Amino acid sequence: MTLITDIRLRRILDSRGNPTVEADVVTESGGFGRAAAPSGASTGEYEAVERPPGEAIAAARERAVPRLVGEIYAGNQRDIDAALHAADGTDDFSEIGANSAVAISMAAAKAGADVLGAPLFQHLGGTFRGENFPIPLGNVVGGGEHAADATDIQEFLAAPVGAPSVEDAVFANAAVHAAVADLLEERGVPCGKGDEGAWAPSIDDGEAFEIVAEAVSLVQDEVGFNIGFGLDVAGAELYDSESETYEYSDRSRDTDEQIAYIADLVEEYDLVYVEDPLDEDDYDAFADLTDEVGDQTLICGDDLFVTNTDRLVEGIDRGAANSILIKPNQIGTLSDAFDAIELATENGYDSVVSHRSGETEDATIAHLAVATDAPFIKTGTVGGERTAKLNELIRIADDAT
Ligand SMILES: C=C(OP(=O)(O)O)C(=O)O
Ligand SMILES: [Mg+2]
Repeated sequence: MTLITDIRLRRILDSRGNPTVEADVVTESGGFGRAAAPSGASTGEYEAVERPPGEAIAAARERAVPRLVGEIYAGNQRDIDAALHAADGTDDFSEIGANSAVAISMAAAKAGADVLGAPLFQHLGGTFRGENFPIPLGNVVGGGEHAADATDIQEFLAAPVGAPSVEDAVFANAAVHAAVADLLEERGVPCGKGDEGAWAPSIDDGEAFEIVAEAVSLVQDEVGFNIGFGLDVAGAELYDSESETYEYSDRSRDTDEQIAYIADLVEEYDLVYVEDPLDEDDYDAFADLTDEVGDQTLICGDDLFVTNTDRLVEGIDRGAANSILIKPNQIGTLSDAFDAIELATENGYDSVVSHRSGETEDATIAHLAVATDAPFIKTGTVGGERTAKLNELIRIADDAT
């Protein structure tokens, strides 16, 4: 029934207006799945390779499609993903492109679910998955690689850790986003939005901390549950490997100063989440910071781990971080993303399933987070390509997918 009978690949637009790969997978009994690859801007050095979409599509048509069509069953995700690896033949999907690979991998999962008549999260997670829903981390102010002339720190995130439901959490993040806009207006700061829909004002990090802390506290009082505050520092983007310093607009920090700075921020703002506080090559510094504040907050590796189990094993061995960001396109297939989440969970690391700064309406990550019982999902706050995932989470909670 789930034998794959057709795969179509095309270029579509992503949220930045760039082309990306979309895949359609069809099965013998008419099952259908469609998925699109997202794309990063502050990409990790060790991510699987995204090829220009036209090239990725041509290579996948030549190398991957013949290994899948008429050969593999869409209900068997491991077989699909193994065939994608075999078709590519490299360690980093540099032949068919991680963008083609992830689009096919996700579309095949959806086709498999369609044949079974099950929602995607059920197909991926099975009947014994947990009952929990991920807490959405919502980017409300941002800069770095996602917006010019804004904050040095890439993302200031609302984290509604006390929300009684996923719906309450999603609306709380939107309320924080709106409160930030009011506070910016009161201060006479004009601003537009960055790539992920967060406000991108031309203010320094200190002022952003003040504003987001106030917005979080205002909304917390309104909704009556705890809303935490988190960051994606995107440390690798600030790090200058020649001078071995983190370069902020107003000063430089060496690694020890960066660790002390982040530890102070964790104290001062009671941060519940800090992603990539340090450079992607510096496991030791990650371990030092985790040692210092890892019992108070999540120290999450994004560029550090790139959803890669080899890098995660190294992190676990060295005590670097206590949480991992999961971006399926960083590693190229759903099976690889699942393996990273499983390894993380076995070792007490929290998984945070994440969008990319360049996105589409594809909502696969909402299903992935629910299927794997991931405690967090990071997928923005407003904007169609972000609300596609948030609204899908609300539908999943309402049994309406
Ligand atoms: C979502 C992120 O940005 P990008 O997709 O640009 O890597 C991130 O760094 O966590
Ligand atoms: Mg990140």
